[in-house]
Amino acid sequence: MKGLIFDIKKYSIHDGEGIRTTVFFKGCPLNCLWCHNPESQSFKTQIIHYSDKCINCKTCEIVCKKHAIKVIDKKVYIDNFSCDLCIDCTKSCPTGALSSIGTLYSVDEILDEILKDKIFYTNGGVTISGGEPFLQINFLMALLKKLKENHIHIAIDTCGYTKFSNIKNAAVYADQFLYDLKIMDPVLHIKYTGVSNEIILENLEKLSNIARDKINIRLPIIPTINDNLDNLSQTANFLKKLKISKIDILAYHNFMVDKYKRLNMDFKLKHIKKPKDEEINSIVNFFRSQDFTVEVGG
Ligand SMILES: C[S@@+](CC[C@H](N)C(=O)[O-])C[C@H]1O[C@@H](n2cnc3c(N)ncnc32)[C@H](O)[C@@H]1O
Ligand code: SF4
Ligand code: SF4
Ligand code: SF4
Repeated sequence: MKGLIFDIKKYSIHDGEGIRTTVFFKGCPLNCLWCHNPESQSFKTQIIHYSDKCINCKTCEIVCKKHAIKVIDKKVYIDNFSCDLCIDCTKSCPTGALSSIGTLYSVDEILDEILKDKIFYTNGGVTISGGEPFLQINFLMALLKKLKENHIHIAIDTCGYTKFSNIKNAAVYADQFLYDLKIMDPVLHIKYTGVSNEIILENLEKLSNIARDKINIRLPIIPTINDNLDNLSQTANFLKKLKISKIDILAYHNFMVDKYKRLNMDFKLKHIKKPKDEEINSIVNFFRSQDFTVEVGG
């Protein structure tokens, strides 16, 4: 069994407690308009092009057996219908302007990578993120078991959109869930993420009944979309009802805009600016004043 992974990031300090290795699973059932990992959304290998590295040599065109790639003025056009993702073009590119995203790994291959850094895991561990880890449930479960056998602290970074039985099974091994709440209104949730939040909220309630202490809620703050008092109050009330107290506030950033261009994906939130520090502070105070334990980042 193999899993489709798009990155393994070492020495991360933003994906849970301590120093961590984060394994990014490819594929996601949501497509949040602000997603900073657009390369994670498709459950397929993808070709990315860095035009600043392209020398217009057209080697990629020559090696492509399917005649699926064209280069015009250092811009690459791929006919997705003809392309079979053989990645010959990326291997032949002399400058690294073309590269592929998404590699198949066995559990043992990932474990080997992770164990190289075990010495750093005294306060940290491994975070499984993505994309959505629960989309590759069999691979996820096999990896969790191996990590536990090796006494590694495990965090799962999830949007919660999966069958509850998957979350319940993972909770046997996971030490921490970094569980996102994006928007409380179901209609707006569909508008901005592509799916309803009904299952996400139901799953959080069920998880709180079996593993409340393992839950850290993550609230990405996206100006004009979910930073209004109505959404924040609904979030606070829901969490109080479930007796969940730990919240990480993630301020929206747009470092990923160029990635959308390179992947030929449309970025629809160009008009949105990152929130000011004062706004984030007032959101932190809003939750702290209601006895939540709040961190920024996390
Ligand atoms: C890329 S997601 C992967 C895990 C899972 N799919 C989820 O959404 O929780 C990891 C975290 O990044 C956050 N995130 C995504 N795009 C962001 C952005 N533009 N600015 C700040 N945080 C962002 C998400 O809210 C989530 O907490
Ligand atoms: S991945 Fe293969 S088929 Fe697709 S454009 Fe590159 S060489 Fe051609
Ligand atoms: S092989 Fe690489 S450098 Fe040459 S045209 Fe294709 S993308 Fe550009
Ligand atoms: S759920 Fe996570 S990975 Fe999926 S699109 Fe949203 S932010 Fe990106």
